[in-house]
Amino acid sequence: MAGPRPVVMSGPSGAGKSTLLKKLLKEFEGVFGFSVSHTTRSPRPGEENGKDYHYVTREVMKAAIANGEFIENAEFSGNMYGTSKAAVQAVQAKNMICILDIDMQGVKNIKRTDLNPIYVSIQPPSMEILEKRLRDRKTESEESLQKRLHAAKVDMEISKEPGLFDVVIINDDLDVAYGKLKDAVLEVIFFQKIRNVIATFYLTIASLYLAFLTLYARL
Ligand SMILES: Nc1nc2c(ncn2[C@@H]2O[C@H](COP(=O)(O)OP(=O)(O)O)[C@@H](O)[C@H]2O)c(=O)[nH]1
Ligand SMILES: Nc1ncnc2c1ncn2[C@@H]1O[C@H](COP(=O)(O)OP(=O)(O)O)[C@@H](O)[C@H]1O
Repeated sequence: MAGPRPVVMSGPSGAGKSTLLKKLLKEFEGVFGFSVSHTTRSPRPGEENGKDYHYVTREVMKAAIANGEFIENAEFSGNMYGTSKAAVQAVQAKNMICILDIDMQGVKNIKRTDLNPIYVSIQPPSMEILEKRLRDRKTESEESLQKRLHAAKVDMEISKEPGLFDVVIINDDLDVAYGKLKDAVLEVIFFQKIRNVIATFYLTIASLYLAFLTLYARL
């Protein structure tokens, strides 16, 4: 796929993916753009339709998947989640680096596409800390929390698979983890800046050439 390499962030629910990627989107406004997924789960207080997720019914999501509108989709903790082609294209059309926040099934499915992202795994320091963070976040019912903890155990095991992720970050101290995330995506930022400089250079040359032609035609 053309354009800068996207960044895939994955890891157990509660590991800190949203917290870290929001920091990145804020510090590098205009450089990174978030791929807004579709989900059948209900919005949490403070979440916005079209910004955090596109909140849809199972019927709508299934129809869109059948229509070939999704790059990948998965069932997580009793809900459907998926990345639409339009979500990624919307970011890439703005010449921004696309960031995807997806689960392990999503990672495995994206690996079968031509998206070619950098794969970053965000992991909690321990299951105990993960559980505490999820409880303190106060977004889950006991049932949903248990499902997430179960999925987390599986995720933490699979993440050890060599070569699955380019970088694995243990999110213990937030600032340290954020520093590591920035290091991981630095290469993409660097090439994005070079691309922009080249694009500006060619645009300037083209404008000068047009101006010259207009002037020449008048003489
Ligand atoms: N495969 C896939 N997973 C997604 C997508 N969007 C979100 N997820 C994952 O779904 C899981 C649950 O997300 P969410 O309900 O927002 O809970 P949270 O991660 O605990 O904040 C997380 O692991 C997300 O990374 C998507 O488009 N595709
Ligand atoms: N390094 C950290 N130390 C302490 N709390 C954290 C840290 N990173 C994230 N949190 C908190 O843990 C909870 C889960 O983080 P969140 O970003 O929602 O995880 P995810 O998006 O992976 O589900 C949130 O309440 C967040 O404020």
